[in-house]
Amino acid sequence: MPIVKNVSRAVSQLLQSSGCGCGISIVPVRCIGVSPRQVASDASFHSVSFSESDHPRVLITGGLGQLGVGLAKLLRKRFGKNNVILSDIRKPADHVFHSGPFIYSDILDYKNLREIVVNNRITWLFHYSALLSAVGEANVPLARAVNITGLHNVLDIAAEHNLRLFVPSTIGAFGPTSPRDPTPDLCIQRPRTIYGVSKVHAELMGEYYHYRYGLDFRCLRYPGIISADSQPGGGTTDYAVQIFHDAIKTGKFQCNLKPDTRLPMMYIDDCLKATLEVMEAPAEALTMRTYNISAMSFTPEELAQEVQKHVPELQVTYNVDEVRQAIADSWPMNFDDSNARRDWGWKHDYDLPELVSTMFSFLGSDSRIAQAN
Ligand SMILES: NC(=O)C1=CN([C@@H]2O[C@H](COP(=O)(O)OP(=O)(O)OC[C@H]3O[C@@H](n4cnc5c(N)ncnc54)[C@H](O)[C@@H]3O)[C@@H](O)[C@H]2O)C=CC1
Ligand SMILES: CC(=O)[C@H](N)C(=O)O
Repeated sequence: MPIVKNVSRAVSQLLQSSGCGCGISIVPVRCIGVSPRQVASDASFHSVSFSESDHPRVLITGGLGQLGVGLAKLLRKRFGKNNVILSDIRKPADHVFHSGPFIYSDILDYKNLREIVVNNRITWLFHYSALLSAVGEANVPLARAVNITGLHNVLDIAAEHNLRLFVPSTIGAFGPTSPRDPTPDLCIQRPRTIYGVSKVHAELMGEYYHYRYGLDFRCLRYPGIISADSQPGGGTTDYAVQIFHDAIKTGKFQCNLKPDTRLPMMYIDDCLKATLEVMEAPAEALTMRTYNISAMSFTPEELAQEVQKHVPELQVTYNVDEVRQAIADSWPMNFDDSNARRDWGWKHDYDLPELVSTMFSFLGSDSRIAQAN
């Protein structure tokens, strides 16, 4: 990145010579209640960095959604229970509350978020808070606030306190003018949802903070994630989780996407494994800061056929939700993740048959059949 480095150096020299009162640091620091601005910062104020401690001290925002509890479990196994703090604005279930540190944190409350980072000497932040694609379209002002203003808060705090920051992006960061089969890392991104727009913004802002302020920003574009023990939060790919629950409970599933709608999908264990791997990858291995990751792609019809191998009596009908269908029709069908595979050795473990059998072994496919007999 010689051009970018030269630009950063030039901006740095300009700030130093302009007498603008910015001091020598170009780390963005906010005064509470005042607009973001450039002020001097003293590196000795920063939290202990990862290299100075045995383990990172981790904060997960929006941690009570589909992915956060599983991520906390994985990270606690690796870094110790008390080094990983889950946070959200919702009340945690008893088993989550008792499984490790939990704290209330609204990412729109900048001061509170900053206090949490400082008081707990956080070094790694996983920013999971978001409104997903379908719920985002139902409440655009809230999605804009949480997904964009919330990200700004997180970026400033991460840059100020020298954090390693992970922000997930999504297949939803692409749109109808992107190549869809396959979709490479670098191509046209003109999504048509507030969710997608906010995620492209997150990718660009994170990369900008990386080149401009040296923020250690890392980002993966997740496919639709499928999990057994956590519910999806209102996305377009949610059908691929619901089908398992309905197959077991009622033997009937009504799909809200057309049978031939092909989307990239991934089992949660692969998603969380990739997240930890990219965070642990040496900086010099990362030729980019935002990577596609991929495992499989399927249509509702193909998923239903695989599910019927376990629950042969499953009946599937289609009642298309126009909003979700329009979103799905603008998203990638297949994801090209060759850069992730080359740079930091990404490799998925679950294809469709393993995904389906693993879901049923978690959910207990025999229970419905046993009840019926
Ligand atoms: N689950 C999936 O299929 C995919 C998820 N992702 C991304 O991964 C991340 C996590 O996804 P999920 O767990 O599925 O999302 P989710 O919708 O299940 O959970 C999001 C969480 O954010 C919290 N939240 C909302 N407003 C908040 C606020 N003001 N302050 C703090 N927390 C707030 C919610 O209470 C919720 O627990 C998101 O950024 C999402 O965009 C990306 C692609 C696919
Ligand atoms: C793929 C995603 O980002 C999410 N599951 C959604 O459908 O909105």
